[in-house]
Amino acid sequence: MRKDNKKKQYAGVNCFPLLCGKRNYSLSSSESDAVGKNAQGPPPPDVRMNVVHQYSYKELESATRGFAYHCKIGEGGFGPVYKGKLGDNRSMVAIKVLSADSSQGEREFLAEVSAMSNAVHPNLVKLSGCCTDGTSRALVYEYMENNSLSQTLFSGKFCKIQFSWTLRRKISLGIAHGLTYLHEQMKPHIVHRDIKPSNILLDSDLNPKISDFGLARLFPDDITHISTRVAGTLGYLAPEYAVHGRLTRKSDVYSYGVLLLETISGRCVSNFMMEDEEYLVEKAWNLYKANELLQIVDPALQDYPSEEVVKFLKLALLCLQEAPSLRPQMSKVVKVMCNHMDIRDVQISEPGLITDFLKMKIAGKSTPSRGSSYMTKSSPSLGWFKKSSESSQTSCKGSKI
Ligand SMILES: Nc1ncnc2c1ncn2[C@@H]1O[C@H](COP(=O)(O)OP(=O)(O)OP(=O)(O)O)[C@@H](O)[C@H]1O
Repeated sequence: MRKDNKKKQYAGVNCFPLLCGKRNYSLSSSESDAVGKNAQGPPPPDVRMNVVHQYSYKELESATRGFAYHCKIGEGGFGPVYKGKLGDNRSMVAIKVLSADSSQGEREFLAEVSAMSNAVHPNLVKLSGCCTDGTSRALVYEYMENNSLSQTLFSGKFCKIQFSWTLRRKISLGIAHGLTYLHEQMKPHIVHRDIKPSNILLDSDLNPKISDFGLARLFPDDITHISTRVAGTLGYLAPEYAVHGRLTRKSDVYSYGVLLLETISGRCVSNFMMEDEEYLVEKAWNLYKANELLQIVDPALQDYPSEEVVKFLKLALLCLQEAPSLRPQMSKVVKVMCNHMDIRDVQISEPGLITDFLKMKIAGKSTPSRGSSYMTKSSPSLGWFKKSSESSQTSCKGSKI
């Protein structure tokens, strides 16, 4: 962690004040993001002062025994993540340190702090504070004992968690609740932009919590879409967003559809790049047409209510439909899961697929060995992006663009 002795002075000494609303609006639609045609009117009026607890560099240093290697629990695009004990009650926290060579920067740091400081929900990981000491930047989160969904669900026999149908149902429903809160209950609404298994953390009771708000965008009520630089993780991006940069809440719904398929099948969407396998979304669609949807269910799942599992799989396909307007809102997903809405007679149209992504399957077969990388040309808005083959098969992190 970088250390600069010149400590910035913030109002409130130990707190980090953030102007939400207006300030957030400018974050979500800054110079690089052209607000969509349907965007009208001024920034949202609710300008609120948010206060996030600020930790000093020294506090974080002592909590992690000097950022010791044995305290490191992970590494993401933001930088390394450490486990530590903080505060008077020495509660366990996860400290995400912004590294100097991070692919994310000050903008993502602020996006994460401002999005998270406002959001309080049982299915969102809680931000305990941050550090803006000199040039050091860090985010402090409540610690999640059971790691991420990617590091548990996809780790096969190495995983001590028994992913029964009841647990998979609880996880799917919990994430749907968290997204409903972000999309429909928060003002301005939040589009997460990076819903995937490594961003779903599990607490001690295996409750799912959405994390990693570095790419989050805020949507005032009168804005239907934002045209923005494409960022996210390959395999989870809705086609209209990946190809045209057109971002709406339905982009998250698409990513959720992929995640739901993964949760039920126990397979990572990017597996097909390494193995001789059909693309998960395509496979689900083909099985649906053949009336054989249950064939996609994780073989490790022996005992399950087939009618409910088919309903969840159909729901995933509804979320994956090519036309964003046909994808359900997240509150509808919750209603269907809780039997408050019936989808038995609902027509499901073909899923949206990024054709260039599928072509990569062919390129991927002859190209990468572990640790190497290759470049592929996708849509104009995606441009040239680096596809690293380092995306581990056990953790299924995918490739961030
Ligand atoms: N609050 C937390 N509690 C426990 N472990 C965490 C917590 N936050 C992150 N981690 C661990 O750190 C790892 C890295 O997390 P991070 O969110 O920085 O990146 P990522 O989502 O894995 O990857 P990327 O940044 O490329 O999307 C996670 O996979 C998880 O194992």
